[in-house]
Amino acid sequence: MRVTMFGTGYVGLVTGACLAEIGHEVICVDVDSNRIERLQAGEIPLYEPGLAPLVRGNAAAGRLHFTVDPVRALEGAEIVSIAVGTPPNGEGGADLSQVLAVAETIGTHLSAAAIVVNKSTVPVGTAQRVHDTINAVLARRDVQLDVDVASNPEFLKEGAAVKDCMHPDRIVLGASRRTTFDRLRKLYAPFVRNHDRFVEMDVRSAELTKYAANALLATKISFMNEMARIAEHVGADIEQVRLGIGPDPRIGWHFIYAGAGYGGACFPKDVLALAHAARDAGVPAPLLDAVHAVNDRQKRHLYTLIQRHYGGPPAGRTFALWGAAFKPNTDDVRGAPSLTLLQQLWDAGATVRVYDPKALDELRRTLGDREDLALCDSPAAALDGCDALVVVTEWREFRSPDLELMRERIGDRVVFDGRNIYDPVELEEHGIAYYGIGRGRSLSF
Ligand SMILES: NC(=O)C1=CN([C@@H]2O[C@H](COP(=O)(O)OP(=O)(O)OC[C@H]3O[C@@H](n4cnc5c(N)ncnc54)[C@H](O)[C@@H]3O)[C@@H](O)[C@H]2O)C=CC1
Ligand SMILES: O=C(O)[C@H]1O[C@H](OP(=O)(O)OP(=O)(O)OC[C@H]2O[C@@H](n3ccc(=O)[nH]c3=O)[C@H](O)[C@@H]2O)[C@H](O)[C@@H](O)[C@@H]1O
Repeated sequence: MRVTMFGTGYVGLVTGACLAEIGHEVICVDVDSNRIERLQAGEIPLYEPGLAPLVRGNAAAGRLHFTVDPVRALEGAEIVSIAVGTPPNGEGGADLSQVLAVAETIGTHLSAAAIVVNKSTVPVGTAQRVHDTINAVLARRDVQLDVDVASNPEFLKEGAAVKDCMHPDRIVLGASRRTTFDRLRKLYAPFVRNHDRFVEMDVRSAELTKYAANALLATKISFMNEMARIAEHVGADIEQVRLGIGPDPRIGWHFIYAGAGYGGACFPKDVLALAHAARDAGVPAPLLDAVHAVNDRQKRHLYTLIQRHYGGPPAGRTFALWGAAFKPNTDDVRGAPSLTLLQQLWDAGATVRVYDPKALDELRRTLGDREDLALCDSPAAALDGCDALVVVTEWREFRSPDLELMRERIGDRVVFDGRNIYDPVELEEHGIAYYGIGRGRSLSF
């Protein structure tokens, strides 16, 4: 099929490349001309495992194209996908300006019937607004085209986006016409050859499904972070609690890791947007508000532990930070707990030396060059001249550290483990003080 993909971010670029890989002809369009030029030159503007060979291979095979020209992008389009940003609008709601701008563009340049599929995370009713916008522009052009607008929320995770797209655990389709369901099933069929993973529903339910999924996952994390707080204060270890509850299939092993708080471009904004939409509809959402508030506090918790250890603000000290990305296997620092901690350390008058395998460029782009920030090219280099180590992201390469080296290099011999990847006893046996999240057994409060 001939697919037009609006947006070449994590969702648009990955989905576009995966659709090309299964044989569709895909043209990706973005308003960011620099990004498109880089893609045309075979440069991948974001880090995602497996993405670079997929993009380059399909571009070379002539199935994947990039353009800033919407006229070219929409020529002959059978499926038009929308995968542009829906950032917070300042009041907690979703800013739909990018989505509605795409709808205007589609209405302006579409020349034949097509199915428009929204993949961006949007409040209930947005597909209808997209439809209304396209129809209004078509009417202004005095053109009549059969355009159906469907919802197809995306559930991929950064760091595993290609795998998630190629092997989805479900594909949610929200539409009102049988023909639209059938076309979309055909589009995605090669991803789900062995199992029928399609879930068909009405458009509004599909839109809400996306928020429900993210909000439930965020709720699990905030719940565990709250348990971790309790564990810290009653002398229990959240890691042992996790092992004790995970085997119950009603609870499950996923998303029960306490840590430095959830970050990223999605959970924080989506929990807020859903709560905002609920309030707009006259429905109080105290649980969602609490999930957000717990996370907000959790992002500041590492600093609380640091202050507790030093008996006050750590002015004049130097911290090594291992990890800046909001999670491993991505270069994305949007909403990352590392950003909150960096600001707190700087406000206290501390200096920071950061190492991250993939996210240093994004960190520099986000924060600019500063005297109190050193970007280091290895975990050991970050430890040079530091007083304490803080682990913020659980990259694999941090998991088996040389404890002797740690003891020698970390001036105050203290580690703050924001992802609970170390064994407190082992560190303490090496003469290193250990603070984790919810690890009350290794702390006395
Ligand atoms: N990042 C993720 O892992 C996931 C994101 N989502 C949702 O998907 C949507 C997109 O997210 P990301 O890919 O992370 O966004 P992103 O911010 O990485 O990329 C969005 C892209 O859209 C482009 N764009 C903006 N306006 C445009 C226009 N009028 N025409 C063409 N391109 C335009 C931007 O220049 C940018 O390159 C959001 O609603 C997000 O909540 C859903 C599932 C996973
Ligand atoms: O809508 C989206 O954008 C996506 O949001 C999340 O994906 P993502 O944000 O890429 O990453 P996650 O693996 O969900 O992690 C989010 C945050 O939660 C934190 N987390 C995750 C799991 C856990 O047990 N504990 C925990 O603190 C991670 O460190 C990270 O900061 C969802 O997992 C995807 O299904 C969804 O499509």
